[in-house]
Amino acid sequence: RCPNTPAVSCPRTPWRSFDGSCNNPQDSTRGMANTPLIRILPATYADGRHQPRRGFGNATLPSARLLVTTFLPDRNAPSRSSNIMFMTWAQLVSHDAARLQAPFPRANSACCDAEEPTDQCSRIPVPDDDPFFPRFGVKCFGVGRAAAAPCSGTAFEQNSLVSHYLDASFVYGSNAATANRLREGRGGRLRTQVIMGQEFLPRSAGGGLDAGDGRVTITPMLALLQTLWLLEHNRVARRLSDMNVLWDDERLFQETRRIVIAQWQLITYRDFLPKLIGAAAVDKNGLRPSVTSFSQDYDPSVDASTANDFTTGAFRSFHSMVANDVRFGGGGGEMPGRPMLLSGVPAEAILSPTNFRRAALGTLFQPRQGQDRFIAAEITTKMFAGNSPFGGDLLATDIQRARDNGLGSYNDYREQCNLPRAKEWTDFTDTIPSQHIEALSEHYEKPDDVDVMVGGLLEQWTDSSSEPSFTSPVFRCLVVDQFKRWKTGDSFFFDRLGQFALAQLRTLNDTSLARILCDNVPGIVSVPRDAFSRPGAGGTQEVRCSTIRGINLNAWREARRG
Ligand code: HEM
Ligand SMILES: [Ca+2]
Repeated sequence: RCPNTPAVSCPRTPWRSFDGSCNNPQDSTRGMANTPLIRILPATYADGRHQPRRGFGNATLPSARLLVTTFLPDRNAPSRSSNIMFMTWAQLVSHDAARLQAPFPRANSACCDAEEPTDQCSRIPVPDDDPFFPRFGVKCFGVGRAAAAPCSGTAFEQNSLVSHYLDASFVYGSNAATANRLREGRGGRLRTQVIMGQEFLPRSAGGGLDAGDGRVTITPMLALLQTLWLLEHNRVARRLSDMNVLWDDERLFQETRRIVIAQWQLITYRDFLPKLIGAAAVDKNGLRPSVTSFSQDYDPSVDASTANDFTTGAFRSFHSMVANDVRFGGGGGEMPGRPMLLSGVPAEAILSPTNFRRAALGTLFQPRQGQDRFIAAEITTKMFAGNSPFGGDLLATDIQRARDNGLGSYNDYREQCNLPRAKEWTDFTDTIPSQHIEALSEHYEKPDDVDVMVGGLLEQWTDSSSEPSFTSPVFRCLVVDQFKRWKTGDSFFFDRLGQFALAQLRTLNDTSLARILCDNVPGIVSVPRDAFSRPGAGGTQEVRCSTIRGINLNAWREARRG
């Protein structure tokens, strides 16, 4: 544990804490909000303390923006069957597990003036011949660095502001104060606002939408998915309340929360993960949730904390799944409407029953982009542009953030992931096509210098079982490591003995994202059976809601608990 984190005293309750404390029997603050991200590889700060990573012989690394324009162009290369819902689910997983302190929203321009990086600032130079930004007079992006403090030796560590566990903290918040603000205080429910007879996320003090995670309104798609979980919570709470009239608000809330977290974990491991890394990798690493008997894989020595290498390195590579043009409607027989991405409409546009349904259809029927080196210009030129003709470059930020947080280089992660360390440029040919290797050697001094985001996204490989654009070997290995620790290091993971009765566990397996959509989206009558796929085009079938099974909540009738 970080020596800066004092132990907390743990109350005797059967429920998860909100901040993730008291999950591990030996270490009360492991995975807790406001504790450091752990590291798979040791930090690589240039000065061993906090200066961003530099190249061989202390060389300046290439501008992160130059790397984006050179290696990560925009090209429409959609996934064959996987949809925008899948992309948004991945984003929600990332929001459950980590949030750096301060880098969001857009960094301040004052950071551009400082030549040398400080503890607060670094900068990304924009080359004069950049194809987009010079016409707006942009010469540099200032990057506000993530708050950090020394924990292990002298190297700085970054905190996560949210609980590290996959515990739906984006619904309930990462501390008791947030949970209390979000709770209605009656019937175990969460607060809502009602618009045209439909419940939505409540208004926040600042006039936006309130949820367990502050990033809720980044896009309408994300606000949609956040709303869906809020509605599912209240739906389950009402059913439990009808069946168990003696349960008080706290009991109803916590039992419902446990069911909702179970659904979230179950769909993530059973349905989402095989699509992200391939069913073979899921099986090989024992990542299937156990649904007919209790799992035995909990290990208190495993640290489930989110790794910096994962959230700042590997998982951001899925920014590649973002598509430029996602629209309301555009499926299920509804004409495409207004755009849903950054330079489109604000998230609050989902706040009517019709728009809510159209946002759901939009995410279900439109394809996500592949995980490859092609990145939507919407996020490399117009990040948070609003009404301005230009915005930020998310991928340049990702590359810079990895250096700022002291992540290893691509070569370091190759070695970590059982690929040979490249000594010569040509040693990259096992994963990277040769034309890219040549370009890499023109921009970087040494193979050791290549950024993990750049090297990882340039990887190409063949995997007959999967889509052409599929998680690369190095990123996949880091994703597997994290999902394994989130499961085997979480003493409250839903498939463990003690979380549910066996009958409850078995009926939980009848949950699906398709059913949750059917139960909560106003006016929806049919959905893709596999809600992470587009119907047709090699994807899933569109089916009527009446044909989709759901959880039998009768298993939670008090008398039935053994
Ligand atoms: C839909 C459009 C998306 C937008 C606008 C967006 C935007 C952002 C922004 C602004 C940041 C903070 C960047 C920084 O300053 O360091 C971020 C971080 C991140 N994003 Fe996205 N993102 C999107 C989709 C996704 C998706 C699909 C994933 C899938 C895994 C994802 C995963 C992450 C991760 C892991 C982080 C790091 C979180 C942390 O450690 O604080 N994002 N994103
Ligand atoms: Ca969490």
